Amino acid sequence: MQSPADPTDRLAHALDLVVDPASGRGLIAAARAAAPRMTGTTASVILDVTGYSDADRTAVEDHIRAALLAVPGVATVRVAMTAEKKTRRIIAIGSGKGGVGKSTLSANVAVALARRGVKVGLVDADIYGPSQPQLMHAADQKATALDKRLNPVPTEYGVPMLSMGQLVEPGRAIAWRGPMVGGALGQLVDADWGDIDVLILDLPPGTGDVQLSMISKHKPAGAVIVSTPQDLALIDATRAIDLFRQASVPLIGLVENMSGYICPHCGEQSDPFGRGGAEAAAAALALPFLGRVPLDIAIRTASDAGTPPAAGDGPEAAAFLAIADRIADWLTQPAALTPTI
Ligand SMILES: Nc1ncnc2c1ncn2[C@@H]1O[C@H](COP(=O)(O)OP(=O)(O)OP(=O)(O)O)[C@@H](O)[C@H]1O
Repeated sequence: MQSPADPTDRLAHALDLVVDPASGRGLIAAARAAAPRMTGTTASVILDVTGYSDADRTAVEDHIRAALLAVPGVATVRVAMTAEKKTRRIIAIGSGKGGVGKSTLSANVAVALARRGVKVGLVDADIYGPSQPQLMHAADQKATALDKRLNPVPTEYGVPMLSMGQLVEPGRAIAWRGPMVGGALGQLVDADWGDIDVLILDLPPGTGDVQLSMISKHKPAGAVIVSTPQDLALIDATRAIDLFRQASVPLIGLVENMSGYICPHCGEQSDPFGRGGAEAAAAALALPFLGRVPLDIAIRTASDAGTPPAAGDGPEAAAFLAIADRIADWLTQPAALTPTI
């Protein structure tokens, strides 16, 4: 095709030969490039980089420079970038104590939200005992960085993730002090998450200073508390609820994990940790009850194998999918619309 005579049209023509990685169309056709202008021998253009990853942004800018420098009469190129502020929301998943299934719930809620079409990422903030790489079958993948910004690791479940487990050698003890932990978490949260809308943050267990400073600094849009049904665990869960209330983080609700044991041999249900305790506690604390997950050996074995039950169609998936539905509904409510990162 012949190049247009008008210098502005020539620039537009050259820009439309550069492909927008988001839509696969030319930059002008995709409405990414606007106001191409020639001032003397300088070509300038405004580029909308909303939703681009850092790598895409750099690549497109390089292509624009090359394309415009090839236009006769152009000696220098100026690219002004604009982007809509991304309203990415963090949902923190916490528990008053360890071992109640917080990491299992975080992984499965993230996978279930992705199945619903939510653009979701997962951050393993359990700096001292990261388990998400194993749960998400990404233990052998290391995180990379571009310009000192981390790139999330893709997973086969459509949920990009970052965990300290992907930054340090497996099995190496992480003996960090508080400020270093805060810095590390900041790098995970402020990574190049591209067009991700929701970040699920798997918090470390407990309600100490580390958790409080994480929550204050990263301002989750909402929090989910996990507890097992017995009284002692519920007392700890109440502490976690207080922690979020102190930090003015809206509580999405309470999940009861390990409620009702289904015997793999006879199918009979029993309640080793009791049942219904978390639902009653949620009612007493005026919190929504988001659902219960049974104590099921299939959940443990699938989790250990790096195949989150929520990714499958077995009966174990149903509980997680139902809880994710409640969280997705919450995300559409006005209380969920602030704050953002
Ligand atoms: N509903 C369940 N049924 C069977 N096993 C479960 C269930 N939930 C969690 N588990 C198992 O319990 C163990 C602890 O779960 P998980 O690591 O998710 O807890 P956590 O609260 O994140 O613990 P930590 O304090 O170590 O971070 C894991 O082996 C997990 O597979």
